[in-house]
Amino acid sequence: MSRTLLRAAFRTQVITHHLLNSRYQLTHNMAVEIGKLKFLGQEEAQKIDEELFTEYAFSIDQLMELAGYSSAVAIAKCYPLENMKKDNGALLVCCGPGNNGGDGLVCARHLKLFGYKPTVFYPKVPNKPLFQNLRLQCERMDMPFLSFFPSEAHLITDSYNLVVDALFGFSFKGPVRPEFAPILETLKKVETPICSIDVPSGWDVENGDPDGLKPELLISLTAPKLCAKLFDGKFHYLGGRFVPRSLEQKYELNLPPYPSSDCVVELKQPKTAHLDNSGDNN
Ligand SMILES: NC(=O)C1=CN([C@@H]2O[C@H](COP(=O)(O)OP(=O)(O)OC[C@H]3O[C@@H](n4cnc5c(N)ncnc54)[C@H](O)[C@@H]3O)[C@@H](O)[C@H]2O)[C@H](O)CC1
Ligand SMILES: [K+]
Repeated sequence: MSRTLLRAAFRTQVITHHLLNSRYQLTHNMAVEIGKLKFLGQEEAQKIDEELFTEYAFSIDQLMELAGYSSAVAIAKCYPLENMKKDNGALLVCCGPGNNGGDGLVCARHLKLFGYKPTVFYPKVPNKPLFQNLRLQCERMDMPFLSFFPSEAHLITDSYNLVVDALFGFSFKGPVRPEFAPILETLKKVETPICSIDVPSGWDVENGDPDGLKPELLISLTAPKLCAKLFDGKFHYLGGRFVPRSLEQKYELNLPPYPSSDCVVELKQPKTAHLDNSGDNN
């Protein structure tokens, strides 16, 4: 092919690519009302998760890193280190046996890098390199691990400024099994604020739990789950800014725009909560 033809072909490609990208940005930057945000049922959340791995070729490590990082950033925004009175930023990060627990370990690592002092409780480590490595990374960063969970809630209240709840996420199916039941029972009595990653642990993913944990901060990942309509804590953030536009459109997620390059966005919820998922929150 002649030089002139090659040049023309290249320019045509560049123009097409610019068009593609700018169309993406235009739609992505349009303000979306929080009221239109989709709240996901359990199956739908799992389907989207699966599609991210199969159709969009993400690895679990990638998404977990972004999920855990977003959680740490939201925590730092809501609970600045300089306002923490107990032991210069002592936190307790409780990690469960699934990917929600993995998000917790990543979150703990980033919180440590931000200057907080996280202690990890990780009672059931899956026998998979991903989780073993995440645990090792925390250990190598001199993070202490609790060897048992106290049944007296005041021991936790007295020692930590915040508890990060990364026990169960969107795959939880109640009732909670006996090995984790006492942990959740104690957490319910703790007076330190609780921050739940993706789903308040022990809540039914769709119907919540009126007698369950009452987190002050909820960080929904990808999109809020149906139970988040019943969340009435202080702060609700959306994180996990990794959803490709076509996937967002397919599931009509109506995600709000994230500010500039931020990895989290605060969601302001209407006060009245209903459990229908028509996309209308009123
Ligand atoms: N796409 C995303 O948004 C991403 C979210 N991530 C996080 O992953 C969790 C979902 O992870 P998954 O491994 O599917 O499940 P869970 O962590 O919720 O829990 C599974 C774990 O819990 C056990 N379990 C289930 N029910 C009970 C019960 N009643 N009692 C005791 N134990 C129970 C089950 O056996 C498993 O061991 C999502 O919420 C996000 O936090 C990804 O990190 C990135 C992509
Ligand atoms: K959780």
